[in-house]
Amino acid sequence: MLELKNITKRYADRTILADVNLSIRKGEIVSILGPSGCGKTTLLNLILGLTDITSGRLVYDGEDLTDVPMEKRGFNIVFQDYALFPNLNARENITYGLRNFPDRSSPEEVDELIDLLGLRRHLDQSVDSLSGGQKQRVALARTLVMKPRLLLLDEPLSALDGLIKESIKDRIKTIARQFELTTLIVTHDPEEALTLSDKVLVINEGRIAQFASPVEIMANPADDFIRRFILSQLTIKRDNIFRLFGTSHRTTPALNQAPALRSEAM
Ligand SMILES: Nc1ncnc2c1ncn2[C@@H]1O[C@H](COP(=O)(O)OP(=O)(O)OP(=O)(O)O)[C@@H](O)[C@H]1O
Repeated sequence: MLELKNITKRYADRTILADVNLSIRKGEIVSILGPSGCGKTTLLNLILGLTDITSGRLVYDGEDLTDVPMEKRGFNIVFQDYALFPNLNARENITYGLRNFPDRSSPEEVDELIDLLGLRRHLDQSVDSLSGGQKQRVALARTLVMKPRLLLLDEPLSALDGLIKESIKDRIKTIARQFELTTLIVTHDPEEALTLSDKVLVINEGRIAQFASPVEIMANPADDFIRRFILSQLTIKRDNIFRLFGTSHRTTPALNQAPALRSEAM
């Protein structure tokens, strides 16, 4: 369980995140969603240990990590731009971290990940010659061979489109389930957040606007901001999201309000 307790982040006299309280269970996929500048990346960086917390505590499985340096937290991040080593091929990129920690994953486990992410055909290719989706999968594999206890993804799908996006989404879900890996994903795309995650954390101006399951958010949006920011932006049919989670809109009456909200926001 990852717990954020009264976390506040300030830069000079500007409050970026205010009194954030949150508990995330092991194996949960959580999307962090919100408009540009609301504090999503800052939150990810605080958890990772890249940025200091101004006040509050960060606790993982009962252990206080607030002052524990990044490399000792056992968390790992895949950045938006993949940050692969251009002079190494796909295989070398994937196994790079194992040079210093060879016991972290066995050759069989590395093989399993390569197959899970569909990378076997591309192992000897230079990363420059890979497509965006393939690079993203290499970046994921490189992170996962190190067996992080928490996986952080910053806009992992933003550079991808259509089928490739769907395929990476499926793989992220499969991996999170198979390895019971707690996964936090920053996105500004409501559709992505609602279809990918167990829970969605919506941030507005540095505060939690709502933290709930996709179905709950769609059925009972916490406030007008959620209605305008999320529901009005959705391009997919709401029924598809309910079907995805095996819920009927008949049990979620607030949905009937959504068409009006959509036209209101236009
Ligand atoms: N090192 C810093 N010093 C001062 N202000 C910062 C610093 N890093 C971020 N900020 C400010 O904190 C706010 C939140 O930034 P953050 O990058 O977390 O937003 P975001 O929600 O991830 O935005 P986006 O979706 O555009 O990436 C912004 O107003 C930003 O200018």
